Amino acid sequence: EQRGVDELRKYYEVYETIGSGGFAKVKLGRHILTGEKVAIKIMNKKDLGEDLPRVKVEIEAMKNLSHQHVCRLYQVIETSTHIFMVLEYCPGGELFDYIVAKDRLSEEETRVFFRQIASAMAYVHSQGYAHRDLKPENLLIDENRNLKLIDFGLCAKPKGGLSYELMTCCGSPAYAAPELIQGKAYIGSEADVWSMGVLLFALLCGYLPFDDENCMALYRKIARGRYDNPRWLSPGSVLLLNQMLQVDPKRRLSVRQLLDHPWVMKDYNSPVEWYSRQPVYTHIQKPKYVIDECLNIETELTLTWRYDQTTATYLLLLSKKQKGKPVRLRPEPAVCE
Ligand SMILES: O=C(Nc1ccc2c(c1)CCNCC2)c1ccc(-c2cn[nH]c2)cc1OCc1ccccc1
Repeated sequence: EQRGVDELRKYYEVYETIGSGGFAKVKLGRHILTGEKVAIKIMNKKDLGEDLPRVKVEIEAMKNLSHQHVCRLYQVIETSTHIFMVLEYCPGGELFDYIVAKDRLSEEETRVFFRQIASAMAYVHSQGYAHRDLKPENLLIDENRNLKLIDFGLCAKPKGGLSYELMTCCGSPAYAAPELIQGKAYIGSEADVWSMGVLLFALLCGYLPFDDENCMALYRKIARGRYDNPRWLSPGSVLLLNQMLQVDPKRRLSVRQLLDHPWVMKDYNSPVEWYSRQPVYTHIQKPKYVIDECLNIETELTLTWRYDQTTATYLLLLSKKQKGKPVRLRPEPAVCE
């Protein structure tokens, strides 16, 4: 790990570990050049074992996803023993813990979050990916209380496009669609809509629509698709949940239909904006790229994103600029020509 940490310390101050999940630990960090805070996910390849391909899938997916509600990957450092992912800082932690802390959310607060989830999912699907593991643990809250989607380790990008059927049964059972747990061929985007329905129920109710400590009993409940609506749900919420938690995927709402659904539009009177607000220049055009009067990053036409220090510096500067912070590199440049 030391060689990787030495490489890391060239560009980042590395602070305390803030979380350690299955096969990764997350440390806080700060990008020295820009002063921006980051999260650093550290994985030991030995501990990953057969999960290593899943990390590669996640890294490749995140390199292609750039959206205001998808957690941003800035840099990847790989040594013979470890993989380090430098990620967008989300100090609000997991949506899961937020719901637990508040027991359940009001319809109004749920709507704010749900519109962001719909925005993220519409974008992810538009890029040809199905997430397949949507749950409150995989939605983080950033410093402006915006949701950021994480964990693309189980995502799929069918060769023939999202209309192609998938076979792998994966994700967390409680959020998994009936067709997925029954081992049928399924459409990734349709299964994601079911998971969004379970997530919407969890936000509004504070517990899961289908739950049982016995796995087979849980599967039966999901396949049957019956659940009780608690009395505090509005008729609009009950209807939307019913349209998303349809056992027959062909009767289920699509993400597109969600974007201007009456329940989603209530109080906003406008459909969900799902386009990315972060332009991704896969191949930066030739002319000079001025981020700020003091900084020109000369780019070649064939610059490809290596997710190295240059990528991280560029993306973190862009993020600072978008937050309206002064864009300066440290140490302060002596003079700006
Ligand atoms: O920035 C991240 N987390 C994070 C940062 C600061 C703080 C907290 C949390 C909450 C705990 N109190 C200290 C404040 C953060 C960013 C990206 C990813 C990430 C992106 N793909 N995969 C993982 C994971 C992250 O974390 C996981 C976590 C750690 C402790 C608890 C809750 C969540």
